[in-house]
Amino acid sequence: MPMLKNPSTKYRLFKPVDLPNRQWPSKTLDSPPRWLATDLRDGNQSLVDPMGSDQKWRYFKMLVELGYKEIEVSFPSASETDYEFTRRLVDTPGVVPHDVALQVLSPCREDLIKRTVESVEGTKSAILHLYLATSPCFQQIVLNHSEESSIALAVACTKHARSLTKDNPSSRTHWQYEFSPETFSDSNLDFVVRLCEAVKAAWEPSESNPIIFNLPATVEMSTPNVYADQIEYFCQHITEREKICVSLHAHNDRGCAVAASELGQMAGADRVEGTLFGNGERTGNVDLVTLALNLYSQGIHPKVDFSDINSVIDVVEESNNIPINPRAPYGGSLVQCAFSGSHQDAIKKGFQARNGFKHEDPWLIPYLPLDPQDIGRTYEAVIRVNSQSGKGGIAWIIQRHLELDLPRGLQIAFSKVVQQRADAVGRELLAKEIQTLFQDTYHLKGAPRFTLVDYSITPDRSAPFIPEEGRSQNTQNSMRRFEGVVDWNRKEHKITGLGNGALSSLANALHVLGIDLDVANYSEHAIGKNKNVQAATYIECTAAGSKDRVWGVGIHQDVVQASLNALLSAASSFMDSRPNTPLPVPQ
Ligand SMILES: CC(=O)SCCNC(=O)CCNC(=O)[C@H](O)C(C)(C)COP(=O)(O)OP(=O)(O)OC[C@H]1O[C@@H](n2cnc3c(N)ncnc32)[C@H](O)[C@@H]1OP(=O)(O)O
Ligand SMILES: CC(C)C(=O)C(=O)O
Ligand SMILES: [Mg+2]
Repeated sequence: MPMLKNPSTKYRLFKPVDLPNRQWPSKTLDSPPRWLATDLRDGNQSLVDPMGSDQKWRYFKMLVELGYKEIEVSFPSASETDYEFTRRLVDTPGVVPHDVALQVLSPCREDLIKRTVESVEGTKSAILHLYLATSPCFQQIVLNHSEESSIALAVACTKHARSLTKDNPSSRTHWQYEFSPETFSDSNLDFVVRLCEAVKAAWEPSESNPIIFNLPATVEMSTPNVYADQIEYFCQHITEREKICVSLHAHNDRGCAVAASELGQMAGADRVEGTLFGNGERTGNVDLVTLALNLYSQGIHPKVDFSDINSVIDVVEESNNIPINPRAPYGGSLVQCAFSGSHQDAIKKGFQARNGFKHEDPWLIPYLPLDPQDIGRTYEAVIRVNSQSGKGGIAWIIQRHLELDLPRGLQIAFSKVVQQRADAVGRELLAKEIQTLFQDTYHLKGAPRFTLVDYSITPDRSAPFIPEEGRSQNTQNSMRRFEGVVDWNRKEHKITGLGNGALSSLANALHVLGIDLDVANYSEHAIGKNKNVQAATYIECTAAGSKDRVWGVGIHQDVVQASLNALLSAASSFMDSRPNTPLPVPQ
């Protein structure tokens, strides 16, 4: 067995921020941020096979439909594909809505900034985005920069960008400027503030057109509270805060990008950059779907629309060629579905308690923080059955698919049947299989079963009437005579019996076939509506002289025949339990 090595010399503990009077822990999120979708840039740059122009085109249109107003569409100096795609967006009339800004990214290199500006010139509204790493690690190892040379480069590139954009009299575009001190989360905060002050002075933002300072956790370095401290520190120390939009850009190296982005907003950020389902370098960018639906499920409209999440998933999976994890928050295929018995029981009770509620009534369903219908999913797959499931979940499936509201005792009895089958096959049982199992077990469709071919029930005043306990007496106080023909295994049997009601007269008639059942439990309800209404009847019987109990289910338009069918279903189950007993021939 390999031993995990002692990490204490190789890795360092992240130094917390000295912010004794931090305010963010007592803040709450009550409105959505400005969103920036960077799927087509940060997401795209991390793919094995980056998207082609047509894939990007489709993705862009989807982002627009979802409601994103700021979309980072490319890294135009990276490739012809990115440059041409950006020009295609700009040059195709009507594809970029008037309220959508195209964002493009460039490093602090004058030649690349020029090409980046050219790629997007002419669009109505653009955000030019430059980045330069500010952490000691990057300055020393990657860029060979000092703090002062970094500031000088950032300022020079900002001035160059300005001359090509907002100071360019021939430009037809409304320009915004975004600057990212890349590796912010690992940088000296006072240095970042100093550098951003210099960039701000070079750009000269206004309140109506603020500069965007995007403060990335390029690599997630610490617990999310530390990132929030870093953001609050920046917001406190940068001057002219009203001319600044503070933006977050969290990567997910420690798996906390969502938390970091939420705490970062509490700490004062106005804007969040991320990708759908968190695609991006290494473990990805922050997941915009989760952030949006976290707000939505707290009653705050995120101003982006995931009401048809499955279509979004289709496009994202096809474009990225990476499947969405089945456990991904909200979007994963398994996240609105319960397999285990106690979860299913609670969800079923939750839906029962919600009966009669309107769609917009307060949502209170155990284990489901979001109504699946709000993201375009149905309730059908909320409960799925395998060997971990219980009676509640199974009853839910029967109720939803066959409209049968099983009494508790039948739920228990049938769940044992399902359990045995699930154990035997060693996998999930599909809803269709459970329906078929139910119909077979209670003889609703398949043979062998008793079938009522013909019958009549008539009063028989010649016999003494014995009222049954707990049953209403019929008005004439007379016994009932059942005369009929039942079919078993394609053989017809004429039978006759007496009882004080339809059921007991049939039960009595069955004695002649060696079937001696007493009705121990009876319940019924209507299924369907108006002319198509049917009666569903459930009967639990005890077999004379034994502890065996059998259940029967009968469905018919006629309520009496439904109950007779239920008794014959129970009789069929009784025969199943004695497979080698031939029926006696009635005299
Ligand atoms: C955290 C992020 O996501 S940042 C965005 C990252 N995205 C991308 O890199 C995707 C697109 N990139 C590319 O196509 C290419 O890397 C290009 C076009 C930008 C540059 O390509 P090349 O000229 O071949 O350079 P290469 O990629 O090898 O190396 C980067 C160079 O830029 C420098 N550099 C890195 N970041 C920056 C920056 N923000 N500003 C200025 N220079 C930078 C590096 O120090 C290195 O310089 P060196 O060659 O003097 O050592
Ligand atoms: C370019 C910057 C914003 C980036 O993607 C990062 O730092 O992760
Ligand atoms: Mg990034």
